[in-house]
Amino acid sequence: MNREQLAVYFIMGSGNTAGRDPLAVLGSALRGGVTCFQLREKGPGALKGEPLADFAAGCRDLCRQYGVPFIVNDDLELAVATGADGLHIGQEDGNAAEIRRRIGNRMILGVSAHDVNEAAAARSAGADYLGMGPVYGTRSKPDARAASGTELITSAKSAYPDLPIVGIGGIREDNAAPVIEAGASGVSVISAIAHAGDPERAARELRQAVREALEPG
Ligand SMILES: C=C1C=NC(C(F)(F)F)=NC1=N
Ligand SMILES: [Mg+2]
Repeated sequence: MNREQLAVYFIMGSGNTAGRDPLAVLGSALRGGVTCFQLREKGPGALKGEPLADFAAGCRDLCRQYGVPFIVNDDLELAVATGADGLHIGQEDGNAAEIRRRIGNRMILGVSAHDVNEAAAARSAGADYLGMGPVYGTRSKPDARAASGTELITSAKSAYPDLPIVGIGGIREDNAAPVIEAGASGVSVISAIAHAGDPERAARELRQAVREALEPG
């Protein structure tokens, strides 16, 4: 995975789209230029079994049409069964080194990290990128920790400049720049795109904000 693919990392589950058809929202986000997509199916109405497998295949096919990496959150079996490009795990989703051994080097492995120690462990386990946050307050993750700002990103970036970081948590077009300025290669969002009236436009504007922050002047 090259770090440019982390620029605008859209994350969504079937329950995040304010009642709209999730595949239609994903298609709009892809048309708007998101550079990576993660299927994160969580919460009370989460799809399971065959409906989830069908939804995941639909997401995978859309991402392939746009040449965008398709990442599955948490669920290694679903990621492998769907032929996903990668898997994203949190600290509670198993041992990263063990998971890297199980998926091999052909799949992208993303790991959530909340401090430099977790960043070090993820790096030695062979993570391709770190997800760090929540940078700002978020409503998408009920059990999220307190907003940490961008300090963690700055400290992880200075400790491990070779390990790409994507910021997460309450990020929108109007507060994305500080995340990039802190050293992240990109920003990940759920609501900013999935809840937008026009997800395609929201994706396009977010991509422009990130592009300007990555190449100021
Ligand atoms: C909890 C999460 C933290 N970070 C990320 C990502 F943005 F992909 F790195 N995804 C998650 N699901
Ligand atoms: Mg998890």
